[in-house]
Amino acid sequence: MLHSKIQKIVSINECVNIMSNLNQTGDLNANFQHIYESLIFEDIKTTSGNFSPSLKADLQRKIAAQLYYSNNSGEINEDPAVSLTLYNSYIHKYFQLVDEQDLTRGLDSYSKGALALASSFKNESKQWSLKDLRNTSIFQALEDDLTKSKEVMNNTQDFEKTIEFSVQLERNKNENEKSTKLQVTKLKTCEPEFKSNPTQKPPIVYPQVKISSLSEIRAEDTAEDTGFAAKKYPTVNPQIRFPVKSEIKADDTVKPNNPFRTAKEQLIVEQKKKNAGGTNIPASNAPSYGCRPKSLGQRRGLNSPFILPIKDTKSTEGENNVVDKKKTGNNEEEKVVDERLKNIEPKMVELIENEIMDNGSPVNWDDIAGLEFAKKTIQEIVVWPMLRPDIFTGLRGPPRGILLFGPPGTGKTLIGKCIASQSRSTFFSISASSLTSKWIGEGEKMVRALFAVARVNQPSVIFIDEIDSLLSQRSESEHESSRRIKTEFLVQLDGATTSQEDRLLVVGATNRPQELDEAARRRLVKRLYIPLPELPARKQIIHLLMAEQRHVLGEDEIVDICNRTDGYSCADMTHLCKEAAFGPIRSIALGDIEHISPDQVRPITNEDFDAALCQVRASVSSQDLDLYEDWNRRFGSAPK
Ligand SMILES: Nc1ncnc2c1ncn2[C@@H]1O[C@H](COP(=O)(O)OP(=O)(O)OP(=O)(O)O)[C@@H](O)[C@H]1O
Ligand SMILES: [Mg+2]
Repeated sequence: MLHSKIQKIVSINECVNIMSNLNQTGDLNANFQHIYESLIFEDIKTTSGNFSPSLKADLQRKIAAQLYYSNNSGEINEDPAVSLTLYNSYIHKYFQLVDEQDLTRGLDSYSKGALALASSFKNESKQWSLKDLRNTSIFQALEDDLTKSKEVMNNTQDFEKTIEFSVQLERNKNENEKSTKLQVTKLKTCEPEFKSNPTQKPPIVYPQVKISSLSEIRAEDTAEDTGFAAKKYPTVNPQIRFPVKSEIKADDTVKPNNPFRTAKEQLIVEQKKKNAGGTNIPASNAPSYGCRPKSLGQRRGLNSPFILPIKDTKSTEGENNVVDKKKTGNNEEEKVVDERLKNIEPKMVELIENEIMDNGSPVNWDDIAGLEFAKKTIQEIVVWPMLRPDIFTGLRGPPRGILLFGPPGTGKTLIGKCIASQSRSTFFSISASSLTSKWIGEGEKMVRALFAVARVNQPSVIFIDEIDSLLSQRSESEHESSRRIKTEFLVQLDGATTSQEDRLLVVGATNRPQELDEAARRRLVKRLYIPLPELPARKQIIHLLMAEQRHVLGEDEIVDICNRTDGYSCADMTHLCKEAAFGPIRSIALGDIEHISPDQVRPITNEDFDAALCQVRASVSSQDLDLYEDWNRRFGSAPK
């Protein structure tokens, strides 16, 4: 009667049937009585449909865990086969919920929640072991549960309550049918009460979790291997060892018309579906990571020899080169990899090679007005050593780093362009953003790649404009990735990884020298002040720019303009000349501009400069200038 009643109320499944039968025959001991209680209780909840799939899965898992625990700790005194059936039934239900694809009914084994336990190992191809899982927070939480549960069980008072509770049930069992029926009804309301003491609450029983039963343990793992089960449960009977998840074969669990699939099976099905749809690219046809685009060859630097699109392996096959031969079908593909680039990602090498400056109009030293000292020093450091490396050795060895600093618009970048076209070296023009933004979080690898590629293509000049943004002072608050970039840069700059023979020069330019990290400052040995242009330099700029234009400016007028432009930077001077050059255009009537020939445009006059001077002002303030001069006095390489 009890059996049929329970079935009617909660549509109970096979395992609860077995449990109720055991209960009737008095074969359940005290703790198992409690499990039985919770089984019915949980079953009511799970079948009622009011609970989320994750909660249901959690409950199933807890029940299975409790069964496993009770069985292993010798608390069940009935036939082990019965426990095994129960355990299997619950673990099956649990996996069913986890693997269910319909998200309204199950968790879907690919969902975040289901994979939470393994999430920290998702990138590891090796089989997960219990040892790995122990470190996860979920595992620790479960272990805490187990400890609490043990504490409750060891607490005599609580334990007695549990027994009292069980006794109560025993008595019910021997009483008439009505009493038993009443008890089941009360369980349904989730508030079991006790006839003897209605105010007494049932003891708190935490889920008793035996972790090893639910974790992914390799089939060959024994209790001794994991050291867990054997230590805590010395009474484990090897005859009734429950199968762990990895041991449950698909054939054992999948019955015909049963929608249940294990995660592995599900994955295979998904894979097959994808293949059938033709959406996936076969691995052999997939574009390989870091493969390079075809090139028609290039020229690095103005005077450097043309580089063939396919490397001549006979001439380049030196001791540094490793020839990597790959057979692809009938074509034999030869790939030459420099040993120094072996550990660098090909994609990064490609990106860096794209930064090699080999275009733009060439700049001559004569195009740079003034700055005689800086120009001479750079020629000494950059150009001559590149031309005669045999003379510039030892003490005469060129410095590895130079810094060009000064107010904005004074020609620092222009000097960089001039070095690019005048020195016969591979010129890398790198901005801080190209080192950081393209490979977020991989900046230091980019720095390493940069120096490696530069070393391979030496003699090389690495020009870093606005170097302050890359090597600003390190602070506590800065981001970890930018700190790593800086450190890597400093290491590379220091030459710790470069040999004395390497012909590698780093040229940094900044208009904020005071923001540079002191370690970077030390490594940029030559610090050249690029000041505002003096009168002769300003004159030179006007001459340079006016040379291409028709003008009627006399020498006195040019000097007069120069006198009136004290404090102007070279960029301001260029701007001024451009503004003045627009004077003749502005004087043309609006309707004539379409038809007028270039010869009919009047020449630039002094009045145009007068008008332009009203428009263009000096962009550098005297306070800023004081800062540069002060920094130059303290750290600059210019003669005092
Ligand atoms: N010494 C110079 N001789 C001739 N023209 C110059 C000189 N310096 C600068 N100019 C002109 O000013 C423009 C800007 O100069 P440049 O970009 O080199 O300045 P910068 O010092 O790098 O400034 P910033 O610190 O703002 O980057 C150049 O394109 C050029 O036309
Ligand atoms: Mg610049």
